[in-house]
Amino acid sequence: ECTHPSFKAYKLSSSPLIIYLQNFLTKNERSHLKEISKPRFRRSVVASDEGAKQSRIRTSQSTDLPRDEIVKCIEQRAMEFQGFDTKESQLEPLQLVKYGPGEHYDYHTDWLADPQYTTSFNGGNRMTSFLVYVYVSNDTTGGGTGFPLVDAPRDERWCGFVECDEPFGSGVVFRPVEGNAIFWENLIPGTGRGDGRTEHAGLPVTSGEKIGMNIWTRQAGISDEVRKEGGPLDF
Ligand SMILES: O=C(O)CCC(=O)C(=O)O
Ligand SMILES: [Fe+2]
Repeated sequence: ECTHPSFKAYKLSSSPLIIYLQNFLTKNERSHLKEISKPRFRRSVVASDEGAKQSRIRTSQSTDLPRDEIVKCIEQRAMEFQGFDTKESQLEPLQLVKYGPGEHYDYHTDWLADPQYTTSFNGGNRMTSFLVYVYVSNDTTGGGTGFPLVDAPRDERWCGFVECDEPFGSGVVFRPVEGNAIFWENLIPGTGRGDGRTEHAGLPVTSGEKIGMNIWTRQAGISDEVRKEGGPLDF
């Protein structure tokens, strides 16, 4: 029942590892996610000393998802992409993020600097991220995903996926293309330390609507207690 689309993978950067995935979600999966998430969105939150809080840094709406068969199929795809040594228990609950006009997520890293969020109960830090474009309305402007510290690729075949009219040296801005995804490693290999070069932002949507999905994998399994409470984090 769970049949995977034949997505294509293009390496954009070796260090940090960034791989662009074309056609990672089917049309049917995209409309399903959009449908089941509709009544669930709430104002997004970010990490702070005192836990999750709303912030001008992140003005989108977020939600987790019920783990139905389609969601599990997407989880399985994200696991298999990372190879057989990454276990399902390392996966955080999938998270959707929705942006209307003017909404954005400022520059941040997905790895967490505060040790209270990277305990062994939480599975350590966030090892990998997928940012998947689930829905992008036809009238969307803005809403790219910017990695200012990553060198822009050169070949013009990238131009469907990244902005090619950015000034040289300003990093990479991925265009929001429905169904496609960015995969990257957050931690410096062999050290477990956060890689500052993975800093990125959800740039402001200037018109239209964008829905993204975060698929985050921890360094180790997330404890059942934490998972029972809905997973380690909602930011
Ligand atoms: O919406 C985007 O393009 C990026 C979102 C993001 O980086 C996040 O939610 O952690
Ligand atoms: Fe992020």
